[in-house]
Amino acid sequence: MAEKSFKYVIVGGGVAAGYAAREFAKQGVKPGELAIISKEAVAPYERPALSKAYLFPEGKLPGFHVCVGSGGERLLPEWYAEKGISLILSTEIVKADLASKTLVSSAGESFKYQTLLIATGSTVLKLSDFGVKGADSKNIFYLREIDDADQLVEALKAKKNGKAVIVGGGYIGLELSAVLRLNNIEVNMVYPEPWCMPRLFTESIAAFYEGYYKNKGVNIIKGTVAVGFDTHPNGEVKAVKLKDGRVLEADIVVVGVGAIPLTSLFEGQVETDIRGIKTNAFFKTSAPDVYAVGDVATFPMKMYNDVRRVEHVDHSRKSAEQAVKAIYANEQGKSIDEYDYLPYFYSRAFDLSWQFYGDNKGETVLFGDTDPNSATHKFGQYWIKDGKIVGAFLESGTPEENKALAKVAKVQPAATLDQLAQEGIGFASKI
Ligand SMILES: NC(=O)c1ccc[n+]([C@@H]2O[C@H](COP(=O)([O-])OP(=O)(O)OC[C@H]3O[C@@H](n4cnc5c(N)ncnc54)[C@H](O)[C@@H]3O)[C@@H](O)[C@H]2O)c1
Repeated sequence: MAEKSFKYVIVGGGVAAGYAAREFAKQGVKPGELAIISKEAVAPYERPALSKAYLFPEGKLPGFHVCVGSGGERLLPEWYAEKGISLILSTEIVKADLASKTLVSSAGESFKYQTLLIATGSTVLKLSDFGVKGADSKNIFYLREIDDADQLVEALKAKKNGKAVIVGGGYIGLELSAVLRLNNIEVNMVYPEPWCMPRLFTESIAAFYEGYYKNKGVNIIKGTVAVGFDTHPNGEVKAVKLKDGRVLEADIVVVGVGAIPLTSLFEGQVETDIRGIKTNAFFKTSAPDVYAVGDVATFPMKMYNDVRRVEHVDHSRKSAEQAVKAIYANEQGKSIDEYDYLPYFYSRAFDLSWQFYGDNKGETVLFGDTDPNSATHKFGQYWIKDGKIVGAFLESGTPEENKALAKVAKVQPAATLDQLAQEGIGFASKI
């Protein structure tokens, strides 16, 4: 089969690929030089909406476009065509040979590159990965790609006023429980930990969200896991069996039990670290002319003198931009600043919205109103290490307060509570 050759190839077609393409265009990529190879059938798009406003069959998300960017700068397929960037869609790369700089697709096509950007992202963990049998029934949903969201929307239309079991208490669990509840679905949410989102929330923060969700009619079942299913004769799940013996009726099951980075194509060919592809502060891997960004990349977190891997859209965008800048700087014999990333995570559910900057390590100081029954729902938390604030969380912040939050968590130099009070940074005074 014919071989295609490009100066630059991005493998993977998620958010990182889209923002990398945008940066390539800014740096002056010439027509014909760049290709994105993606197994998805559509151009890179913003995933965050998929677990939120996209999931209303009545169309509560007017103006959603399958693209990255927004407003005047939408990277729709015609944008790639105008720039002469090849979007090679519905194409799965099944073999990568970094020594000969060749990628091979499942259809046997070969792609040669001079410089490769790995943006393969993550894939969801399935209940079958935990040894649960029958976890591939057609009314069990996972959410990663737009096709998954479309299937869930169809199920919401078909199972109006039905019952759902949400398995998992992380991002997907919390966002999907809210969306399904707002779709008038009866929701049971099940997770093994003593409180939700334990990788970020402290028990106090989680207590607010659990109380709030309960008030909205979400039934939370903690400390247990799904171990099996009862099914209808047509193979659809009718109930979820829990380890503690309970059986929960379900028309829809949504599973959000984590994700794993897609690194296997490159196994043995690049150095790895904490389950990702090891990169430096410019997202360069150990292989010649190969960069890796987004969920798959581990990178030195200068701020914390540590190595991290981050599964969040903000880092996908920023790491992609950094890598492309580094590729051009390298070609031009120039240097650029090291990646100096302040972790940023956010989520929205019901009429709540939180933001978090920094690191959730150290002593905690909670402020504001954490009573889920009160009218304000405005509270926050600092994480303090060696007397300095290293992490800052805020629920229901105004745009100005959210901006101040980033400033609080910037640890070089980190602020102390006294300094914040002196600078008059709003919510510090509420402690
Ligand atoms: N707002 C956001 O940033 C956002 C929104 C949606 C998805 N995402 C990303 O999507 C990916 C997947 O999200 P996720 O929610 O699946 O992962 P997650 O890591 O946020 O949460 C996984 C959760 O799975 C649960 N779990 C683990 N084993 C289980 C088991 N055997 N049975 C039941 N529950 C179990 C736990 O409650 C755990 O908290 C992540 O990378 C996440 O960062 C991010």
